[in-house]
Amino acid sequence: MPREAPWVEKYRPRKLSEIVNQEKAIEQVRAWVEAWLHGNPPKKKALILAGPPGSGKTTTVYALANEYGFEVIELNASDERTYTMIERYVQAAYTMDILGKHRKLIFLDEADNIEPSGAKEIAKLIDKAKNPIIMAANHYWEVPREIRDKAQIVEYKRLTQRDIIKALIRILKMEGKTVPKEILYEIAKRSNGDLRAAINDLQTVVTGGVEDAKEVLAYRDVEKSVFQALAQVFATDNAKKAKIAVLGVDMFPDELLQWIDENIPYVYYRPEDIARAYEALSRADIYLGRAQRTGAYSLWKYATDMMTAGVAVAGVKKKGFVKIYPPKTIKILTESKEERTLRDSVVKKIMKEMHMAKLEALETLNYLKAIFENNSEMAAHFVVYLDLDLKEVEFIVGDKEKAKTIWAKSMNIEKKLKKEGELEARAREIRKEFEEVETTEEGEEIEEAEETTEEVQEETEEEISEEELEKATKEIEAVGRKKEEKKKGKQATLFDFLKK
Ligand SMILES: Nc1ncnc2c1ncn2[C@@H]1O[C@H](COP(=O)(O)OP(=O)(O)OP(=O)(O)O)[C@@H](O)[C@H]1O
Repeated sequence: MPREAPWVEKYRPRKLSEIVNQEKAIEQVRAWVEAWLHGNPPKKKALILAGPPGSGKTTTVYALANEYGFEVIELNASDERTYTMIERYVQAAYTMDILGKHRKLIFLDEADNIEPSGAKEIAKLIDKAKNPIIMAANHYWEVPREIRDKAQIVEYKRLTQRDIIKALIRILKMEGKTVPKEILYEIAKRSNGDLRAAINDLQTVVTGGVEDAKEVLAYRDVEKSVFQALAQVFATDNAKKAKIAVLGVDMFPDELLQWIDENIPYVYYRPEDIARAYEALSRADIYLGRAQRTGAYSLWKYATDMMTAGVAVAGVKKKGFVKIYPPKTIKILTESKEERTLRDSVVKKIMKEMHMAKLEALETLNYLKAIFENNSEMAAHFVVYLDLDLKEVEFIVGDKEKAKTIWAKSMNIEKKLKKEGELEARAREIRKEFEEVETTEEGEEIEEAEETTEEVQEETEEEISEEELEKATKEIEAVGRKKEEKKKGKQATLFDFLKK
């Protein structure tokens, strides 16, 4: 199933004027960059955008580049290669400038993660810079002193709940969707001023079905730490940072492995990098298996290192914000509304027809899935037995073509059963009538009728053709009609007698 583009990217403002409630900051950034463009570099050649997550710092840099025609060279402070890269671009920027190409703007994210050992180097590079260097940090005071001294600070405010709600409503309008007011408020409250988190929640709620919004939000709350931790693992190329990122996650390593497994293809795009990441993951899996078999749980540490550090350094990652998806196996809540409704109705039918409790029924559903995928004959019998409709069959088997085959078979079974049922009912009626009407000479014919019914039933268990069924039905009906006439005849006599 193709996933929809993350709304945080889709609705990232392209113009500075679209950035909400950071007017003062934007004004300072504009003035600073215009000084560069007027051939008059500002005294402080670097800028530090400081403020809480999801308040618009990265957005500012890209909107700025868009409006003023810069090419952004984005570097991450936690990447050890950053220093050499900055050096290269600081030099290259000058050359490119002379050639009249796009000016380069160096964007250094997570400036509060710069190692003290590298800070001096970067400070020197700022002195030599021929092009703007913009840094972003959540905690201004954690940016190394040497760098702070060379940079102008621009403060970003934490967005208010009102700002967040306004931004969410704008997105809903563009998507043509609505969400109950109380859900919007709930999302805004939880976001704590982080518009990125709020937009992600909104997207989950809207695509997951509004009725379950509370549940979805609760779920996200529980899993919050794993979403955050994995975003960090996938944002860094630094082995140590990747390992540290998952320390606070309350999850067994095998479950964590599933999460990482699910997200690798969204983080890496080059096949060789994806392969390398999966290679690290499979080594982690080997350690986990060994720990499980031998009880040597100290191996968990190696497994976790492999799946975090090993995966983080596997190659070149996609640019921009990484959205983390829960693994499919534990993704019930992120299924579509329709899928959930179908699951519920199938489970209810299993509970009713097979007299099971919900948990048991859920387990049975898994068996049914296996049966439906592999044995359409048996599946068809279940369809009739549980009285499933075509949509439910499609949901169980997960394949439209297979569902059609099973459905066709189930219709045949249904037809046969209907005929059998009619025959049986008819035979029952006849039997009853004969019990009511005292008879001696008709006994044979009752037996005759019963035999015919039994024959038909026996045959039905084998294979019988439509014509044979038709013939047998007619026979029985004929016998029935005969009895009817006799019965009527007898009543008439009685009636006549009474009349007399
Ligand atoms: N002030 C804002 N106005 C409009 N949209 C915003 C604003 N702040 C954040 N956003 C939205 O939230 C998303 C994340 O914002 P952004 O990447 O700019 O955050 P940030 O401040 O750089 O956070 P971090 O420190 O976590 O990197 C953006 O895609 C954008 O859609």
